Order: sequence, then structure tokens, then C-alpha cells
Amino acid sequence: MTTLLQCLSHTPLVGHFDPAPAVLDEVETVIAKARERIATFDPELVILFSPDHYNGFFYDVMPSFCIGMAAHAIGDFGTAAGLLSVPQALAEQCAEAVLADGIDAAVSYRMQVDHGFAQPLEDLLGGLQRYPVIPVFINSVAPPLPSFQRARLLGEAIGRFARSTGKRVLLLGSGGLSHQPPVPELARVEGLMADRLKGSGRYLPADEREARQQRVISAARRFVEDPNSLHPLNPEWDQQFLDTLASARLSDLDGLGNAELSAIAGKSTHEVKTWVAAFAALSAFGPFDAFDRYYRPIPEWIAGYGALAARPLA
Ligand SMILES: O=C(O)CCC(=O)/C=C/C=C(\O)C(=O)O
Ligand SMILES: [Fe+2]
Repeated sequence: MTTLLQCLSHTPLVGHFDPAPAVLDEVETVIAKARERIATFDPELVILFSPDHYNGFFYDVMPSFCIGMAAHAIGDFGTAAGLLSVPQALAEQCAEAVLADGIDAAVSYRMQVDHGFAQPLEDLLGGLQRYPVIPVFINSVAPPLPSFQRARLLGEAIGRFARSTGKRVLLLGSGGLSHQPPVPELARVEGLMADRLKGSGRYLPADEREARQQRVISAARRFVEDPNSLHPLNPEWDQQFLDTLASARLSDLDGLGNAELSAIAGKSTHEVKTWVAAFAALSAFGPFDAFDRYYRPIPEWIAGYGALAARPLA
């Protein structure tokens, strides 16, 4: 097998405000099985599609897509901090190939990433540096957002590059499904907060970082008591989305506009474009089989929480 895919929701709330032990066990079992499968696959290269939450990408320059030539994680919400093991020459080749293929992704030689990248690297791979990883950012919270179609085309271009390496490549998608945690919006803030979103938030003082994290934890507590305190989760849409990916109908999502998706499933649901990109990358290896599907709405994590694996058909 030359490639394996794993998509998984992430949540900064794990360990801070958890669901009942039985649910936590269920999720841990799903993650443990994925981790075991990945260890057996023993990737030579990992390509990780993830969003950011105004920790590394800001409105001073906000790309739709960015490929990391080098990257470090900030360690928010108790996730791991430090350098990722990015194979720079290979990442440069990836960027060259993607641009030559018609997708104008930005590059970063100092990509700052948050739990969106760190959590899957820790949970699925065992740490930030366990395997060589090319991090690929997809803007999922800062309008104007890329479309489903562009995320799919990015994924296809990266998949063609991945295939050309001849390596065992693990494709990861991080984030989603339906959810809308409290993430500030430029159109709704001013003063210091607007300045933070334009770039001064890149290096937050510890007390502000802590206050920001507590805001999310408090919102989760409220959400459990009142599902209308935030945009409600949408299990029906989430299951349809999983059906769409599992049946390789990725381009069916092309026509779904960003405003429409926000209205259906919440403003952070755009993170599912990382799943679309990962599946599109897999499609460059030929027909695939999706398996180990998991889904549960978990209000404690403000998340339609899911997982889906896939591999090429034998
Ligand atoms: O600026 C803030 O306070 C952002 C809060 C934040 O980082 C929330 C993140 C939530 C997720 O990553 C998620 O549910 O996917
Ligand atoms: Fe997120």
C-alpha cells in the first residue's frame, strides 16, 4: 500500500471539558485503532491538512492555502509545542508542483501552527517529530474563505505530487464537522481585538492566552446546558458529508457556497475542507475504499466529532 488516509476532528477542549467517560473511551478507542494502523503503515511522508484559529495566520496576510517549509507549534490548550519535522527540500518540491499544477498556494519558512496541527500529530503519530510531515494550512475561519472546489483542486494537486514521490504517504485531515465555537470575527470586533486578528495576536501574553482559552471552555459549559447558545450541531449534515466522502463524490460539494455551509452547520464547519483536500489527494492514487467511520455529536467539545479512514482499492 502506497498511501493511507485518516481524517479526524480536533478539539481544544479535550482534557478541559470532557464528555462522559463512556464517550471519552469510545473516542479514545477510535483514535487508538487509527494510531495502530498508522504505525503498521509506517509512513515515509505525512501530509497534514489543517486549519488555524488566529494563532499562526492573521489578516496582515491571510492566504487561502499555505504549505509549510518549516513549522513550529505554539502549544495552545495544552497541546505539544515545538518544531515539526518538515523535510524542507521535499516541501519545496511539493510547493513547486502544486503551483505548476495551477494552485497558487502560499509558502511559509516559519509556519506557526496550533492545536489543529499538533493534536493529530500527537494523537495519531505519537508526537510532533515522529515522522516527516508537510503541513498544509487551509483557511477555515477568516473570511474570505476558499471554496470547496478550490480545496478539492489543492488536494488533487498535492495527491499527484505525493504519488510522484513513490513514498509511503499518510494523508491526514484535521477538524470539523459541524461546529461553531466562539472564534472572533473581524467584521464584529474593533480596537484591540481587531488588532489581534490583524497580527498582534501572534505572540499573546500568557494571561491573555489563558483568558482566551477560558472563554472557549466557558462557552462549552454553556452550550451543554443550552444548545442554542451557539450554532447548534447538525448531525444530519455531518452524516451526509461523511456519505459524500465515503462514496467518492467529492465534486458534489463544489456547489455548496460558504455562506450556505455556515448557515447549515456553523462557521467553523469550513474545517471539513481539510477532509475534502485529504480525500482529493487520495483520489490521485485511484479508486479508494473508506472504512472505520465514526461519528457522534459531542456538545462538551462543541463538535460534531468524526473520524474516517480510507485507502486505495487493492
Ligand atoms: O480566538 C479564540 O478564542 C479562538 C478559540 C479557539 O481557538 C477555538 C478553537 C476551536 C476548535 O479548534 C474547534 O472546535 O475546531
Ligand atoms: Fe478547529
